[in-house]
Amino acid sequence: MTIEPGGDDARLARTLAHAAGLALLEVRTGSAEGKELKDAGDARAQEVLAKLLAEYRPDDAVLSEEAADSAARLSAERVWIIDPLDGTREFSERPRSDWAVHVALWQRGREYGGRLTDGAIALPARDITYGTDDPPVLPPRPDGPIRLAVSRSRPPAFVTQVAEELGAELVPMGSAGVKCSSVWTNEADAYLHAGGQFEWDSAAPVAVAQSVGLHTSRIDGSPLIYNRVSPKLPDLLVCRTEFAEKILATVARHIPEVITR
Ligand SMILES: Nc1ncnc2c1ncn2[C@@H]1O[C@H](COP(=O)(O)O)[C@@H](OP(=O)(O)O)[C@H]1O
Ligand SMILES: [Mg+2]
Repeated sequence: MTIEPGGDDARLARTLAHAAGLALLEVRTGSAEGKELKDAGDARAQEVLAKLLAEYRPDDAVLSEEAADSAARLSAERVWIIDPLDGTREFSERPRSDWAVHVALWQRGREYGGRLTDGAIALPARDITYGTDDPPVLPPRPDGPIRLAVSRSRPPAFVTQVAEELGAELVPMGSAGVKCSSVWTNEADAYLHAGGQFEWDSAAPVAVAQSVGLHTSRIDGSPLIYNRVSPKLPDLLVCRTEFAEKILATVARHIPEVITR
């Protein structure tokens, strides 16, 4: 692996996500099962990402699902927001492939205004990495009802109702990164989630989705804001732009039931 120390952040995000993904595939070839396998995956991917970030971006802050949070990120100019293993449950259920590595960069500066600027999602079991360095191209969708990607293990209760009102089909799968990518791979038109999540679950998927030109927002239509004091970011909508208004209007009728800030 070659990384240019001063090189492009988007390319670095891709390289890091890919490297952690290879380490996770190796962990998965072992004999561990269940919780032991989940823990081994979380720890190994965190180790790989932390080491590479310390080596290539030593001055940057990091917010990771698998490391203690530090107040330093709140005044930092640059914060890497990482989920070393998203879809941990699916990772432990061989041979499922709906799990991912998320690497995103948030930048404060006047130029950026505090937003995600770069990101990559590795889907190691599918041998593919999506990144803002080479944004995926959104293909035309097939005719038919709206397809809503939702959590396979924790689908928000209101989503069934929303799907019914939209005449939509539910497409359950693991991992926020995999669900976002299902929009540009044309397996779904939207990813809708509520009821709990953290910044690391959605940062890299949202960065890549934005580079594709997709709609990204909270479910009340407000912007997704990262590097806040609390890393909780409990809901989101990522979708083809043509469906945003319709989905948001339908979801709005259910917001009092589901919103958690
Ligand atoms: N209600 C909830 N509260 C907290 N986190 C949630 C959640 N629903 C989903 N998530 C997190 O969002 C990610 C994608 O979930 P899902 O696969 O169910 O869609 C998972 O991350 P991890 O696998 O990194 O823990 C999961 O833990
Ligand atoms: Mg996650």
